[in-house]
Order: sequence, then C-alpha cells, then structure tokens
Amino acid sequence: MASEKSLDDLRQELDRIDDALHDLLMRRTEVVVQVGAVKGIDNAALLRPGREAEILRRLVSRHHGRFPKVSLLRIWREIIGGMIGLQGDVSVAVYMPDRGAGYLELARDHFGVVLPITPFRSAGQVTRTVAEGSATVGIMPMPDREDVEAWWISLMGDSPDLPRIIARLPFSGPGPGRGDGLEALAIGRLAPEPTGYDRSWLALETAPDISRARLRSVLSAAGIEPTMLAATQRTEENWLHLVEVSGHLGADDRRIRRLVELKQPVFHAVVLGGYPVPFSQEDLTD
Ligand SMILES: C=C(O[C@@H]1C=C(C(=O)O)C=C[C@H]1O)C(=O)O
Repeated sequence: MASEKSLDDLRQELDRIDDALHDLLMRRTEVVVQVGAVKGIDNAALLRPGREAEILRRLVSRHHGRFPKVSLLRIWREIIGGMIGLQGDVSVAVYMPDRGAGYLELARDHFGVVLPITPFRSAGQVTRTVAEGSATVGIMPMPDREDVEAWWISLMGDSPDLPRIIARLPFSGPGPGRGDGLEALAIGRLAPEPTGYDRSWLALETAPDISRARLRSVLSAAGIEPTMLAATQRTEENWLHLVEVSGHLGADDRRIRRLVELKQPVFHAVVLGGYPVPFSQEDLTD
C-alpha cells in the first residue's frame, strides 16, 4: 500500500520518474533534430503551428489526474519552443508600443525562453521585419483595436512571400502571465495548415457604403461563416474589410472564387491566413 512507503521510498520513486521523463525529453530532442534534417534548410518549414496545436490538443484530451492542464500546456509549449530553435534560426519580432504592453508576455509564454525576441514600437515595423525574413514570426495587435494602425492592409497582396496570419495568442487558454487578457495574432512567411478546428482571416475589397449586414449575407451566400468583422478602412473608391471566418480557407478555396465571381459587391478577396482555435478556459477546467 502506498501509505506504507516511507518518505525516502517515495522520494526515490520521484527521482526514478524524473530520470525517465528526462531520458524521454533527450530522446524527443534527437527525433526533432532528425525531423529538422528531413525537412531541410527552409526556415519557413521549421515552425508548424497546426502540427503543434494537434500535439497539444491530443495531450489535453488524454490527460487525467490532478496535474493542471494549464501546467501541462505550459510545459509542452516550452518543450516545443526549445526544440524549434534546434532545427534552425528562428526568431520572434514583437509589437511593443510601450513597456508592459503585454505582447512580450504572450510571446514568451508561447515560444518559451530560448527563442530570441525583439520588440518594435510599431506594428508596421514588425510586419516589415517578418516580410524581409529578419524574423520568423511577428506578434501583432488584434486588428479590431482602435489604437493600432491597419497593419493587415500590407498583407493584402497575392505574393506567396508575404507574411500570413498563423496563430492567435494566447493559444494555451487565458491565464495569469499571459498579457492580462490581451490577445494577439502571430504572422509568419508560411502557409497555415488545416487542423480540423480552425479560423481564417479574409480581407475584402468592396464598393463603398456596404453595410455589415449586406457583407454578412454575401459571405454566407458563398458558404463562408463570419465570426468577427474586425475592421473596415474607407476610401472614396473602395472599402477594405477584415473578417475572421469559421474553418480553414486555402488561398484558392472555391468559396473565395464564388465570392468574387459575383463581382458585386466584392471586387477582390485575399486569405490573410488562419489559425488553429486556441484553448478556452472551459477546455482547461476539469
Ligand atoms: C518536429 C517538428 O518541428 C517543429 C517542432 C515540433 C515539436 O517539437 O513537436 C512540432 C512542429 C514544428 O513546429 C515537426 O515539424 O514535426
């Protein structure tokens, strides 16, 4: 019976468990290095947010017992962050308009202690740094905030080299040390992959004066379900809209083609990326 074990016995058992965990961690590292070699030197492929989300969802779904799920996720984010850095040069550029803005915490919480993180004062500086390839990932303010520039417009081209939205942070659920309720989007020069539970961001160019209700009905006629109309930029000739939608949308998704085939009122539509839906508070409470 467990109660008959002495404190010494129990501590020895913990030491054996720690050794086993540590051995597995070192073995995992070797396998990740092999994966890195198979993937090749293309830095864009080092990071796979979709695959990472699948790993974390699988672990949370098999988890039982009293160890908190938030701690489980935090440990695995640290493991993944440490391992990504072994495959090649990966760095993070963070929007930090002023000290204590919270974005740095979101970045560290997600990418761990190893990856280099550089702060920038403006969102435009972050998108440029990622577009030039000087940073792998950029941490951006949510585009529905009134206090930030419309950084998403610079991602509206069709070039495959443009950064795409690849994650929404915090991924591991809301919690202390995670920017105090702040959210952010991550961008990178890689194509988001479907995970079965995703959202996407769509930028649309329309005629001026289109109402939100009309935009919603046009989207739903094309089979697209908006989850958030995040921002609108108005000029005399056209309006640009940023919409978050349900599910994964590839750049040439037939629903996008349908949307622009009608020509009215959407002239142009660009998928700015997408992300695996983060854990909610409910997912993580037992
Ligand atoms: C190991 C890989 O590379 C990265 C590291 C991962 C990990 O540590 O499990 C997962 C996805 C990638 O971001 C991979 O692509 O599978």
